[in-house]
Amino acid sequence: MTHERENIIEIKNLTKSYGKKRGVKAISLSVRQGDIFGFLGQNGAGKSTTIRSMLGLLHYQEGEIRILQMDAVKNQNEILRQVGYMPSEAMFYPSMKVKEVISFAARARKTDCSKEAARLCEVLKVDEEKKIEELSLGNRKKVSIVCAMQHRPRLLILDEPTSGLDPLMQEAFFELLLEYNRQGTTCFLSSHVLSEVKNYCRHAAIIKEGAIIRTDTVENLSKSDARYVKLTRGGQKREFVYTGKINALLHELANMQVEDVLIEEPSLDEIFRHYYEDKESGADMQKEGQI
Ligand SMILES: Nc1ncnc2c1ncn2[C@@H]1O[C@H](COP(=O)(O)OP(=O)(O)OP(=O)(O)O)[C@@H](O)[C@H]1O
Repeated sequence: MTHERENIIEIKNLTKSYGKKRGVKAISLSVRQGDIFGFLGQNGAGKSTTIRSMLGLLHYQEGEIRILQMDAVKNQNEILRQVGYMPSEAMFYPSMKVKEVISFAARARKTDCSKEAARLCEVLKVDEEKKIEELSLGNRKKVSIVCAMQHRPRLLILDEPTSGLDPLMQEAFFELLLEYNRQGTTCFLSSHVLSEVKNYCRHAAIIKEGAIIRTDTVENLSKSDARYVKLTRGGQKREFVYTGKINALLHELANMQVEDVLIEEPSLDEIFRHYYEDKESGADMQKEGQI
């Protein structure tokens, strides 16, 4: 008998607007136990709105959200106790010491996490004796990571965890994330940085203007029928992504005076840009008969 891995996150038809302003509309997604799931979107796409709804921190108009098999609204306290959550902006009382903030967060979980907290502070080079107001934005983010991870949660929900961290700290953060994941923690992280989703996530959803436009494995998202074409014609070099039938492309090229041509698979960056491209302004996207 095969055991289907359970859904640790289940969102059905989430709609949240801020008065007349769009937040998110009819968002549905699910995340399986043990996954590292990337939630990818540009600024203002609706990532934080979705995440804050998942944790019952926002009142949403429509939809149903289940986290760890619990209802996000009815069981908010229990969910917040079990989940490791890192908000996009690390807000703490400025006059508190780092160690006070960390132990305050641990007490809210009713767990002694002092050993793990000390290890995390060492790995992330967090000075526990400093006051929050003395810390840079990046160092405040690191405190926020310790608060989210110290109780070794079953589920980590991280809103743009790496923004503001230097590259070495980003690497240290992802090493910790992978380590927890190997021990069974499911990870959900939002990002507008494609490379980190590509490098560390197994599944991803792309959100644009409040709606999910694709959800798939990162491997499948990277596959595309589109081709990246580099062309030299009349001494002029051109590069574009071609989205038509490959036979039609070859036919068009055969009828041209072409000095050189290279046709290859586009990178995930180019595919991502393609999803975000305004169709009318897609100057470097070419279809059949347009070369
Ligand atoms: N409190 C609010 N009042 C009014 N509109 C809001 C509020 N919070 C978010 N919005 C709007 O909802 C939309 C989604 O915002 P959200 O913060 O969820 O995006 P995001 O993907 O997290 O962006 P970023 O990467 O910039 O953090 C945006 O158009 C934003 O202006």
